[in-house]
Amino acid sequence: MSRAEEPGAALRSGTRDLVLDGVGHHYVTDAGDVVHAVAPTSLRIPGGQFVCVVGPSGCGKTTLLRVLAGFLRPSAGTARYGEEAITGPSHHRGVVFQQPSLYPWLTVRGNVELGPRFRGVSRPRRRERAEELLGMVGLERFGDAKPYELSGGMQQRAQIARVLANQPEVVLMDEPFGALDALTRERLQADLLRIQRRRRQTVFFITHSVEEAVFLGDRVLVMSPRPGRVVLDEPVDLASVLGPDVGAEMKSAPEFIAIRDRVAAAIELS
Ligand SMILES: Nc1ncnc2c1ncn2[C@@H]1O[C@H](COP(=O)(O)OP(=O)(O)OP(=O)(O)O)[C@@H](O)[C@H]1O
Repeated sequence: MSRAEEPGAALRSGTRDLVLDGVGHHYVTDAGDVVHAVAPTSLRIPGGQFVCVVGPSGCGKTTLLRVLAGFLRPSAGTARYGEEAITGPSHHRGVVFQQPSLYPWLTVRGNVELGPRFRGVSRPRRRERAEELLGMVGLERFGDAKPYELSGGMQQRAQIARVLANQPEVVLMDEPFGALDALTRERLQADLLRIQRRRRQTVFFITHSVEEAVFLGDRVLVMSPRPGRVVLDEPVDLASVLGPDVGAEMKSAPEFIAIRDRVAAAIELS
């Protein structure tokens, strides 16, 4: 039995820490200019933690995400997943982009099944997993639809299901809800929290919304303008204050507002 087919594998969580050890990066443009994107940064993200990253446009958030994904070798320092140096992409680390990247010629179910299919997961097993995930993101009735038949929010849900079908231990999300209307965004935030609480993946989530960061994160990192460095590392433990089942109503709690204002002030001052 392959690892992907172990019983209970669907509930496997992010157990290893993500580590940045002095990671910095500069780009060299086609014109030969050097752009210092990220100042040397050291950070440890414990397995299972939901970390949100906010900061001004161009401060290097996506650069850090690309390093963690293994898409980009940093010009300084090392990134590790547990003891393993990150030197390239891995199915342990799934990436969700702002714009859904679905194959238009496949059905929604076909898109969700694709990763497991390439990794040799048996047809019944991958079908079962796809159905479970489509149910989890509220698309159980749309498995046979083509991506273009779905709304933007539904496509983003399908993308999340497609990434989760690979059972990543880490999910790297680059403004995944940035292009969605407010209502859809709130629904997807709630969906994502529910899924992450169940599966306990490690999540690295970039957003421009301070409110979204404080709502979703166990921890919020604020980055300074370029070259980006972490200027605030704010723990968020509202569940212990407001109760584990608190939903969107937490956004009007004084404890939530206090953290939100602290994060917003750090962005202003940075
Ligand atoms: N391939 C590249 N070549 C040159 N410069 C780049 C390249 N990619 C990014 N940059 C520059 O590096 C800096 C950091 O970019 P990055 O995309 O990491 O920022 P960001 O914080 O994610 O921005 P945003 O919030 O606007 O998405 C920016 O000034 C950007 O212009």
